[in-house]
Amino acid sequence: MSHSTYNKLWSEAHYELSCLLDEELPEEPLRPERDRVVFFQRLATFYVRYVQIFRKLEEAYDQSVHPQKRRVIRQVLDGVMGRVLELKNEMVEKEFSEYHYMDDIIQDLKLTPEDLEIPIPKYFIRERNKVLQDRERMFAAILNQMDVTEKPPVMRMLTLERAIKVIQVAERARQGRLRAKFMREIHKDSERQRKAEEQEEVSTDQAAVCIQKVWRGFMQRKITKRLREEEMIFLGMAMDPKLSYPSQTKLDTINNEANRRIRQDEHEDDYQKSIGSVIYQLKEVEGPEMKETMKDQIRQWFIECRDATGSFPDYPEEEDGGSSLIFAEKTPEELAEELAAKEEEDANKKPKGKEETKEKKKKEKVDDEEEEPGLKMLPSAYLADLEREHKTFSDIWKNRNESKNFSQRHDLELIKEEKRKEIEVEIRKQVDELMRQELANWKLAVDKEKSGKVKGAAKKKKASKSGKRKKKDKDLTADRTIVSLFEELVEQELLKKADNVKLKDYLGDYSYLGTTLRQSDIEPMPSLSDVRQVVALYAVLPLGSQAVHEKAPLVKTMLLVGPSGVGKKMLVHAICQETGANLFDLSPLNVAGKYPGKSGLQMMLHLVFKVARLMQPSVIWIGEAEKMFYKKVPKDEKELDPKRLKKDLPKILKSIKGEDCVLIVGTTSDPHSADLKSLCKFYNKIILIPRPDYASRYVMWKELIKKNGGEVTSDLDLSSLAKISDGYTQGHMVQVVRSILTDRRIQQFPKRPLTASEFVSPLARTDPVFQEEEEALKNWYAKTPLGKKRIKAASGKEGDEESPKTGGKGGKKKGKK
Ligand SMILES: Nc1ncnc2c1ncn2[C@@H]1O[C@H](COP(=O)(O)OP(=O)(O)OP(=O)(O)O)[C@@H](O)[C@H]1O
Repeated sequence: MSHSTYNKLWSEAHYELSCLLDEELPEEPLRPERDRVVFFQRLATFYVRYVQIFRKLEEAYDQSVHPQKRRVIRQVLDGVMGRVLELKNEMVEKEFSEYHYMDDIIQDLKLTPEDLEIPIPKYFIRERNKVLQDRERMFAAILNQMDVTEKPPVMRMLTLERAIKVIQVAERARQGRLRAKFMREIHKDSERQRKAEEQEEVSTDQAAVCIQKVWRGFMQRKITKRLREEEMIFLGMAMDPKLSYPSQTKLDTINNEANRRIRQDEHEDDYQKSIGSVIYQLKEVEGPEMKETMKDQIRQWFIECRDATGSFPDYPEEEDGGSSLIFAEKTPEELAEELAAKEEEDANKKPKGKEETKEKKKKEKVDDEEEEPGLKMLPSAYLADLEREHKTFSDIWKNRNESKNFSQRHDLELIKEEKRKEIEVEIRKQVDELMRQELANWKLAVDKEKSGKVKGAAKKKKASKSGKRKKKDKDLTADRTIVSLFEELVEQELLKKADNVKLKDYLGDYSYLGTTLRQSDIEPMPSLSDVRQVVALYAVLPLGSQAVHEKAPLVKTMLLVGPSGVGKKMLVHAICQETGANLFDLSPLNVAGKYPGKSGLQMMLHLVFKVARLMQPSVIWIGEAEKMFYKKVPKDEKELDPKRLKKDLPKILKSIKGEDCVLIVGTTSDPHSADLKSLCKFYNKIILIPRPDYASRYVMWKELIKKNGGEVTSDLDLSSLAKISDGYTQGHMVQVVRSILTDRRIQQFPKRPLTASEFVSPLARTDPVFQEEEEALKNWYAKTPLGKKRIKAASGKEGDEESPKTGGKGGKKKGKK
């Protein structure tokens, strides 16, 4: 596609954003909403609309080649991602559920379920390509070294009896095969003889009729089948086989997209070079003149001030903006007054501050009394930024004439404008230093005054503070390089290579009946597509973008709970692959016996978290998370000491801050054996993953069969297969498909297409997830903090139309009415 397509996409996104911002930040603040349903509907609509903008901006950012535009788009993109996360967080808090159903909204907005998918920005990986490649190389080298040094020769000892048995088995099999071969030949001989005898009795005509009958039947069946298939294609009930391969147009598009990405890099290089030359040019050509003009202006100001007030002014402090304060279009008197007022304010700061806070408190009290009951949106950390960025778009880019910029290269004038400001600030600092001195000299010479030395003292204070803070963190491995720490962790198998799976490989269809079920008071089970969205929101977006991680609601720990085989591990690996994160494995069984003792444990955690922070983003995976919080450690596991990390990990967790892109992900299929309170305290997000529903099973079977070399033909009744496999998890399905689709079976496909009945016996041999197990997991979830809140809200539904805090008041008012 062309440049204009992506420009259009960008403009559309901004148009939609401006509408949303108008609604989110109206001139008169919105009144609190009394109706919980209406409030949630508003939230969800905002969420869906922001997701649409997100999708557009992501595409525009991925494909635009103009370096300056890309920078602007990137800022808005990060802002929109953050706002999406904020809205999701708000929905969770208002609906007390991690999953939300929006089928009614997408219907209203005329969207499809695909439009609700959270896109994973490609820049997460693309812009860290070099780092990731280096890391890959490092991994390969360490693993190679380990292979060479570690592999001891495998020695298998055979006992005499066992050896005799092996030989006997082989010999008997050989004899059996030989005998079967003889028997087959004897059988074939007798058959041949019998046919020869029969043939003598048949006339040529009869033989011809017989052959014709078989042949015509065969031909007609073939034609009928073809006609039936054609009709199905015509009716749109079957896919044209030609369309199952990507069309040429699609291949061209993919090619084009890749080319555009290459061009992005070229334009970016060019842009960087131009920045260098512009800075040089500005400094060399405009810099000296700028300096002189500034000096003259400041001197002029000294004199004007002295004429007006009788004394030289105080030079504005660096923190206040230095001399730039002088040029903020004010008269000297005004400025002197301002400075005097400021001094006075400083002097009266303490008592005044107290008064102010008192006043504030009073105000708040009055507000509280007057405040209307109802639900209000939480304050946002992104809206102001989004508004500013939208303004930048409207002022600079929206109506820019680009008719001469066919190739979409950078705009030199814009670089100059931007850099001129930066250089001015730089030069101003130098000039301020000089002029401050000059002013002191003038004062000394004319007013006989000595200059103060307050500033230095203030600086010293600050420095001592930061020094104290630094002392607090003790680095146990200060003398080692990060590469050697990385090596050690790989050797100890605490740092692993993530499997090559992406989030889109986590198959699963949309849940189409969510809101309908909720309206009839049935709690729907989330679909796998909901799980995918939640993981993208809580894990992938914050880990992929530092800007989002710093300001969006922070998720430090996440627990994936679900029956065995629902893809919990797969999701952990997908998170790492999508964000290029390191995968640390702190599963109780993996750390057992490593780094023994208390100091060893401390060292291990120090190593893991140090490398995780320095090489962020990082995912710290804790498999079988229940073991860490066992109510009672089973006898056979006592030796492994599964509760080893229980005390120290929560402590270290506190030190993870917004700027550290580190996420702890636990997975468990047996949360009952853990102490609920401590488990819930440690994991601040608990995601329940259900077994797949019918729609997801349908998609899973289809894709799994194709992926393993099978073919889905009309002979394979996928719908029945999906129906009878109710209760089986994705793990079971993968096993079954692999057991059926052997090389031999794949070769037989042309003659014997795959049928659903073949799947029955392998499925019957495995145990599904029984209803009781699923119920037990649901009941367990109901005891978690969010689950409890939801039940509480549901039970007090009628009286809880307003927010829980103000519910009582609202109820009274209602009653009066
Ligand atoms: N939605 C899905 N789409 C495609 N494949 C899936 C999906 N979910 C799971 N799988 C596959 O199912 C298999 C089992 O998944 P995985 O090992 O991640 O499950 P698990 O929940 O971690 O199991 P356990 O609790 O036993 O450790 C894997 O091969 C994985 O690739």
